[in-house]
Amino acid sequence: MTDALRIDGVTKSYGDTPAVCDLDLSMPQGEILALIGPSGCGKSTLLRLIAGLERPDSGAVTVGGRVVAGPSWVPPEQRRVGLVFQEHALFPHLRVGDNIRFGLADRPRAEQDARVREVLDLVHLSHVADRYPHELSGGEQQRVALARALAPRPAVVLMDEPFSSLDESLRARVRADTVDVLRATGTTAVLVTHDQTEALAVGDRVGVMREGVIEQLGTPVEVFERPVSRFVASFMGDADFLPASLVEEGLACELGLVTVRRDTAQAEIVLRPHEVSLKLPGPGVHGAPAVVTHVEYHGAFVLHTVRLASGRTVRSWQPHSVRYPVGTEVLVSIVLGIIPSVLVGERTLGASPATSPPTPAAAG
Ligand SMILES: Nc1ncnc2c1ncn2[C@@H]1O[C@H](COP(=O)(O)OP(=O)(O)OP(=O)(O)O)[C@@H](O)[C@H]1O
Repeated sequence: MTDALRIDGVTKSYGDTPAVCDLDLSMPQGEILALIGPSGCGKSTLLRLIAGLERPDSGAVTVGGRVVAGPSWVPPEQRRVGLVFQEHALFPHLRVGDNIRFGLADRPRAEQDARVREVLDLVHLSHVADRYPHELSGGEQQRVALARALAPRPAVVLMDEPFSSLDESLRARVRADTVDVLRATGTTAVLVTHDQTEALAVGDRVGVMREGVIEQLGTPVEVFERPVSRFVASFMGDADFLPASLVEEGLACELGLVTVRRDTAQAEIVLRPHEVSLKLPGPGVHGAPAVVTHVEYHGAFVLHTVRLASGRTVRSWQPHSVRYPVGTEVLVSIVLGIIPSVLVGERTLGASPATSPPTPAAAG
């Protein structure tokens, strides 16, 4: 089947500022891609190149099997690309129904009416067709913006921080509704977000961008659990790094043996807070000694920061019932069964499973 979207070697600079650098991407029909990266890494520029709001310096963009930029140029309104931006950008002087009808102007009136009804139904807003945008809540406006983008049956929908103007409680709900609609219609979508949880929750794949390139493109599990680099590891969630060195059995860090790999002498271990276990000292309890230095209550979980004998710190999520006061002496280990990523320099080796039993210090 033809890819819904292909980007081949696209480059775009603004004067001397490179925004997108020789980027390749292909998306099968129906995929939702979450695009995330630090401010200024080129996310919006990439969307604008796909939408036709910018011209690439080189490379090609293909939407629904048709080359729209590169060797040929197709203007934005003819690209079969739907846009949903942060500010919902509904026309304030048009009723909801007419806002949606706007992109259907070239269709017969009866077809317009039917399609407006259909997409309003899809987002469960048939009852607001005659209202003006200011008579809707933020969440409703967002759903109308989605309905408007979907109405002309685009090959790809581009969403730039579509939920960021909604407050947190509404956001999760509107996000889930939006994903339901995209899935129900088999729509291919690129969603730009600043929110790592959102990227992991929404994307079939997540693209982590940095300085105009996609540094890692993979499933949410891949980018979170097998980051390719220090940058991805620290950008996609909290991560601590502990030096590791070669011992007889493999690579060991201050918390014990982490892998039997022997292909590097010096490395760092990537540890996420849910991979770090804390126990109070007692008979049969093993681990590296540490002292609690910081405690943050997050509701369901409590984030503990502990200082190891070396002076390095690691963080650990504990269930909400566990709150060790600052100054508590604890024993720290890697949660049993966890195989942390191993960094050599800036890149990840990809740790292989330990084949020998973990040392006591590595037991959870
Ligand atoms: N119209 C423009 N003129 C000049 N430079 C621009 C223009 N638009 C973007 N840039 C620059 O291009 C780079 C990429 O910007 P872009 O807006 O694509 O990043 P972004 O990842 O979307 O950032 P943010 O998350 O802050 O929205 C940045 O260095 C930015 O300053």
